[in-house]
Amino acid sequence: MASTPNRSTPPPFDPSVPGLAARHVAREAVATLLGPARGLALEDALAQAARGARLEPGEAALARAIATASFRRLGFIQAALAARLRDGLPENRPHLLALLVTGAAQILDLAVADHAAVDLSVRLAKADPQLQHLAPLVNAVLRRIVRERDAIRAEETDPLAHNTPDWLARRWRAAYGEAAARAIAAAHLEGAAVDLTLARDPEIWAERLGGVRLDLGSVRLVEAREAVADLPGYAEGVWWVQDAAAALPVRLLAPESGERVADLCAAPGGKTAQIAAAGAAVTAIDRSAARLERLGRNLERLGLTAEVLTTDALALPEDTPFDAVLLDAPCSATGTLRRHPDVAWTKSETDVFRLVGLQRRLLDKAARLTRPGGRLVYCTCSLEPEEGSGQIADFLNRHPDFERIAITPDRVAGHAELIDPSGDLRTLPSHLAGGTGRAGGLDGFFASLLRRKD
Ligand SMILES: C[S@@+](CC[C@H](N)C(=O)[O-])C[C@H]1O[C@@H](n2cnc3c(N)ncnc32)[C@H](O)[C@@H]1O
Repeated sequence: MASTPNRSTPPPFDPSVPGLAARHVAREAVATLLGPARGLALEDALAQAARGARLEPGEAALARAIATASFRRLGFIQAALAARLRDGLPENRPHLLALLVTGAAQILDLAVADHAAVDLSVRLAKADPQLQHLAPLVNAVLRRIVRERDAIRAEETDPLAHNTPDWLARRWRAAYGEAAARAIAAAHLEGAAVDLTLARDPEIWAERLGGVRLDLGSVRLVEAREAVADLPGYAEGVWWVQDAAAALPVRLLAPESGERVADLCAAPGGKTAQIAAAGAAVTAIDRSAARLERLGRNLERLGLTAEVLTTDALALPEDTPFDAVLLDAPCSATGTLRRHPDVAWTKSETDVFRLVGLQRRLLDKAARLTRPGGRLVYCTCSLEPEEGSGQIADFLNRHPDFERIAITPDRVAGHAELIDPSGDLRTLPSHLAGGTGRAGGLDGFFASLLRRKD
């Protein structure tokens, strides 16, 4: 099939057809990420595609669900399509590929009616001047996926081979071994529950919200169906959404009332809120004004305060060092694939190497901002060793004035499996697998607790 020229405007669709707008937005967002704009996050691609589409909240949620399901099983879905297309997958035609992938994702993975998945995909093809001649092909392939669904699902036996890009599968095998790499890939297919951090009365609110109190401290909402903003306690500022693993770095930093704490990469503020809720005087720094606006709104809802600085953390003055410093560094985010499966397909090893350099400079800066005797926690939501244990090994070589405080199991509710051999926190998506499906799992976080010698 010939490639199509880049589009400057999205193809038209009829907004009066129920369900079509959600499919249009999902298809546009997936096409954007499969096309030249690979570096974009799915959230941003969805927001971009939804501009002008006037989606109701339910339609926006459906668009997100379709796009997320498309990336969660992208390798497997593409293989299933390729086996049913005479000429294989369309090359250099992201809109056609995205139409087929989003259609197949609905049929294989989502509880939507088959006829809606097929017919609305065909409608989108017909409305698109560049694809209308291929509408019969879209119809035939998606109907075949419906007919052969059970057989196709039975072929998905190896998530590491099917749904993990080679560069990540290779790295995880090397870092964690074959069995753990397989468990990580399998956990990604389960998705993630909504975890909450509570400012007060976790037992009472866990019950009121119908959630489970995790021994790590968070409350897990396994069955959350409505928008989080409609749940009890949101408006009152009792809790905020934060993966149970993401809440651990601040628990390790253990900020105390009256301490001066710097949160160097703070937005949108989940960890800032924890530090402020502990009674510490927190300075929240981030170079993104837009993300800091979200931090401001979040803190306001929670009734918490912080000094907020919009600046590059590398440019901060070093004259008044802090009692404790948190560096939640920008990273490849490969620990968050349960929620953001697009990351696996839009990032590359080059991103990892580029970020390692920035993390190193931020860590050196964080060290200079920590007072003698003070604590420094470095963390990332990455599974890549260079962004975690490798970064800390290099740091300790460069900084003999710092020492690691090894994390003991009692700091993580007895979960010794969350601690690596050096004494750092190393959570995996396959951890906490006691529950089935969304009841288990954690984001993949690394955290090291360091102390500046007196
Ligand atoms: C992993 S996110 C932080 C998440 C946040 N700590 C939380 O818990 O909600 C990384 C943040 O680092 C910020 N960032 C990246 N480079 C920075 C720099 N040089 N100085 C300050 N902030 C930076 C990004 O804007 C982004 O908001």
